[in-house]
Amino acid sequence: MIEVRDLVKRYGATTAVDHLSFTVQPGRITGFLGPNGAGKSTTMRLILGLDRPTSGSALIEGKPYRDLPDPLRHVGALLEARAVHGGRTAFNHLLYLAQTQGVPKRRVQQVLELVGLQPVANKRTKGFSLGMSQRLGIAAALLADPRILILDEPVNGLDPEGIVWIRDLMKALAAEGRTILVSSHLMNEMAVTADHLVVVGRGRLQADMPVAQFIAQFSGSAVLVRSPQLETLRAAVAEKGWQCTPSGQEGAVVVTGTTAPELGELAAARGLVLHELTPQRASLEEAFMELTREVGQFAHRAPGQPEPADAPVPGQYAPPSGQPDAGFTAPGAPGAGAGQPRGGNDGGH
Ligand SMILES: Nc1ncnc2c1ncn2[C@@H]1O[C@H](COP(=O)(O)OP(=O)(O)OP(=O)(O)O)[C@@H](O)[C@H]1O
Repeated sequence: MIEVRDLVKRYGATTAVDHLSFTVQPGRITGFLGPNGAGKSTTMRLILGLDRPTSGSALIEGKPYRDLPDPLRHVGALLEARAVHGGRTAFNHLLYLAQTQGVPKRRVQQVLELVGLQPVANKRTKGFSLGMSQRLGIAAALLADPRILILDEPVNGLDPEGIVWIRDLMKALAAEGRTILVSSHLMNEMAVTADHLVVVGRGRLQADMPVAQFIAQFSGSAVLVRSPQLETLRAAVAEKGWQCTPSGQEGAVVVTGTTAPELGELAAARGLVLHELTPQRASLEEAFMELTREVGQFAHRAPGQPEPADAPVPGQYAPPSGQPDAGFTAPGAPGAGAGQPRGGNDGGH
């Protein structure tokens, strides 16, 4: 278990983490969500003892990271996938890590197989795409078979197949009872990956709840409905006080303020024929943006401090820095060819 208690981190006038408290339970995937600059990476670094908190604490199995005996056997982390020695081969990079952690050499082969990098095991990592580097970073995180995994934007740079692969891998690891904290700025991706969500904005906690509850609370209030009796349906919807907005499709409107079951029941009660009734999941991403927009995109500055000149518009996402490695398919990778993402895949945008 990871426990973050009243955690604060200030960098000069910038408050990156602002009295943040949450716990990460074993046996499930906890998605750590927030727009760029929300404080996710800083929180992860604080949990991993790579930075000192201004105040508050971050505990792993009840202890600060630095007090854990043999910490790498407890916690595996992927922070900066590119932070590897480019002159080393993938195998040698992992072997070096294994030797420093007292991990047997055969485990290097095992994790290379697990992440599907065996065919390029003897290639220098400087030629690796971002997606291959992510796989190598995940292999390194898994090397000492830790019970806790902390992954910062692991889908960054992965192609759709790679995204499905990492999703399946995380689910399998959580099913083994491991504790998994995975950050993302993509709501739709987390909605299909995580069991539980911790949402931050400007370093502050915005939501801490099961994904199903988040979806029920923040989406589903819009429904696309298609009917050959659209005008009669519109009138019935107006009577209920729900709103009709154009759908951009002929014969269909988007109704807000209700759910698909309620709207279906209304149509049935009035004897109206429906050809389609679809909850609008896109509103989940919008709800997330709205939730985080309220507090702005940036860590807050002291009064009078200007925003950085190159800052993106608050409430909008800056795209992740990595490019999808469309060309790389890991032969034999677990989950390879497992089909299409189960909806909500943003492909890294
Ligand atoms: N070492 C540092 N020195 C100064 N400011 C920092 C430092 N690290 C982070 N920050 C600031 O703290 C805030 C939170 O950054 P952080 O990287 O933790 O956010 P994030 O949610 O991980 O964003 P992203 O998705 O872009 O990685 C940002 O305003 C960032 O500029």
